[in-house]
Amino acid sequence: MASAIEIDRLAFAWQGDQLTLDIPQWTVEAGETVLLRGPSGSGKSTLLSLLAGINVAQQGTVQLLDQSLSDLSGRKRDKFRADHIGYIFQQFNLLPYLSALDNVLLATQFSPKRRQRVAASGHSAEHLAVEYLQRLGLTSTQLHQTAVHLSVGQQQRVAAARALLGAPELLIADEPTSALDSDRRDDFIKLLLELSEQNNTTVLFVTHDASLGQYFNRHVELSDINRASGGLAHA
Ligand SMILES: Nc1ncnc2c1ncn2[C@@H]1O[C@H](COP(=O)(O)OP(=O)(O)OP(=O)(O)O)[C@@H](O)[C@H]1O
Repeated sequence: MASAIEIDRLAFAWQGDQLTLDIPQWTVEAGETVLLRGPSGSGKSTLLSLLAGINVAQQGTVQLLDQSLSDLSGRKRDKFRADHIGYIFQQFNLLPYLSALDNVLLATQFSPKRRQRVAASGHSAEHLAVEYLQRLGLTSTQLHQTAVHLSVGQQQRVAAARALLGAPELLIADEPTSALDSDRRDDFIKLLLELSEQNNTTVLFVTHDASLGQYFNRHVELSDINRASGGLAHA
């Protein structure tokens, strides 16, 4: 099977010549679940922004599912992201005045590929969105509540359901559990991994909490793959 992520001689600086990332080589195989850990400021979100094609490295290549992101125009990278990557942002990025359900359905509105995969499942997007939200613990009433009226934990579940709808090949989660207590956090991660496995989705989960490593196939320290020395001392 193709690699989900393949990084080769990547260098990235936000400004000047102070590198935030200098990664000679890194691969995530399709189907793996990987926890990527590093202290605050070490460059985790920066790396995710390169993987998602939001920013582009000054040097080297980032290949996702055999596609080199720097070969695509900005618009094509946006389309590639919508089709192939489910992204749970630190702040969830929900539209505040849409309901939980409508926020989840946005995932298919911007991606014909995701609509096709939903259609191939034999269910409607709405049916799957409701199923995911309910499995993640939202009540029927909460499905129709606007995002602005949901708790942080509920918003996180909506963001997870949105990222997974339409079975993207890769799920990227940027520290989505920092607002939760440890029991709820562990339950959430187990569910996220269960839903990802059902969809054959590769998972890259970023955190500064090493205790979550037990749930993943592989635990990677950013400092082991990144030669740039940004960030604070290890937390
Ligand atoms: N948009 C930006 N413009 C300029 N510098 C930035 C930008 N985003 C991040 N940086 C810098 O890049 C470095 C890495 O930041 P990044 O957010 O990637 O770290 P992180 O490991 O995700 O941290 P945290 O765990 O706190 O989210 C920091 O020094 C930060 O100041």
